[in-house]
Amino acid sequence: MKILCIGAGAIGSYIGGSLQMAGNDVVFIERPSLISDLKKNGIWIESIDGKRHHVTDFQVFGNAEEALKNGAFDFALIAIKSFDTESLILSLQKLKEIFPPVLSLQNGVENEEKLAAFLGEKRVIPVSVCTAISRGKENSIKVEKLRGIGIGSSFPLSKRIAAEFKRANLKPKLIEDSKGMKWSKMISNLLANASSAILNMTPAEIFTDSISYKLEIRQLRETLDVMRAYGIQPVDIPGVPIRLLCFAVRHLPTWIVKPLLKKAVGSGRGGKMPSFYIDLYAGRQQSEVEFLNGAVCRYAKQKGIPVPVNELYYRTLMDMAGGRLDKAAFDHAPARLAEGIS
Ligand SMILES: NC(=O)C1=CN([C@@H]2O[C@H](COP(=O)(O)OP(=O)(O)OC[C@H]3O[C@@H](n4cnc5c(N)ncnc54)[C@H](OP(=O)(O)O)[C@@H]3O)[C@@H](O)[C@H]2O)C=CC1
Ligand SMILES: CC(C)(CO)C(=O)C(=O)O
Repeated sequence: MKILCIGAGAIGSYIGGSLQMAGNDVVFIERPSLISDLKKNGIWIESIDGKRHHVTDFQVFGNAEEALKNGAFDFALIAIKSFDTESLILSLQKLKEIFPPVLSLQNGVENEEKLAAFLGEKRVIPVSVCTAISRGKENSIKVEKLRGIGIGSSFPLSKRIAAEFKRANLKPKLIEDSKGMKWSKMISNLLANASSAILNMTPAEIFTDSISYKLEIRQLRETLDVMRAYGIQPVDIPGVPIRLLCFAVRHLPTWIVKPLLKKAVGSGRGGKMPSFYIDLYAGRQQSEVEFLNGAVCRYAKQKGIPVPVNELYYRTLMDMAGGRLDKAAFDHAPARLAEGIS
């Protein structure tokens, strides 16, 4: 198939690169500063068995207009962070009629809505990537934990895409309830993510400390309240038994839930620190917290549901990323952070 991949970071390199190696024709779009390097050195993928694969012979352009001059695509992969979605859509305005169907590989629950407002619902296929990928130097990426990829099943192209993903060893799973899938993936992303970045603690430390652990449980219960208000059901996603996890968080004593959460976090990210932590400590001034805890807050507000822990995490991490709050403010200080609950 002919595939356009927007973004050649961790996820674009992994999924676009794997599809290229499996015999598809993948064309990448990246920032101009990365193009000559990608052309010259290709992409290196370290698979879960430790083998290194070199992906070469692909085309890469600085914008979609140039890429589309080379003919039509079967579908496009959106492999950029959620804070870049709106500017991407703005840059595609002139191409609306000829743009192929898109798969949003992004975390968060609002990208599909934004893309659908632009391209129409039928041309936006929701995807949840549950495999964890880290990005190294010189266009190299590493599969930290191979879990698989959920693909919304109710689109004409879904089965064909799943077959191609399977040939590329990406472990696809067709999932009927794509809204439930995206929210369930978000639940797995929320675990020890904002807290780890704000407190400069590992997920293991977050779950060991009684105050930060209580905040984590409250964060999840608030999110489940919001999902319930919108009639969104938890769905099992590749490698994560989200339904059991949500049942346990809501109904079981917190000490019984702890090992379940620890396992979901530990086995989910492999050796990788949570993404908010990586972005904050890499000095990135934007954070996807705006589209994870921030999304919970926006949905909650519309229904008048209190979500104080999500608000605390969202507000604090946005301030840290934006340079308005020193990273040292809550370093290993869960009790101080908890005082900020409104
Ligand atoms: N890494 C992981 O394990 C997983 C990530 N995800 C999700 O996948 C999405 C992508 O994440 P990830 O791959 O880690 O992010 P990366 O930052 O590694 O890669 C994104 C790349 O896209 C580039 N980019 C941004 N905007 C554009 C644009 N308009 N055109 C072309 N290139 C662009 C970025 O450049 P620049 O940095 O200069 O902006 C960057 O090189 C996120 O939503 C993430 O949450 C989901 C599951 C697992
Ligand atoms: C690693 C994984 C799959 C954890 O949920 C992820 O989504 C991320 O790091 O962004």
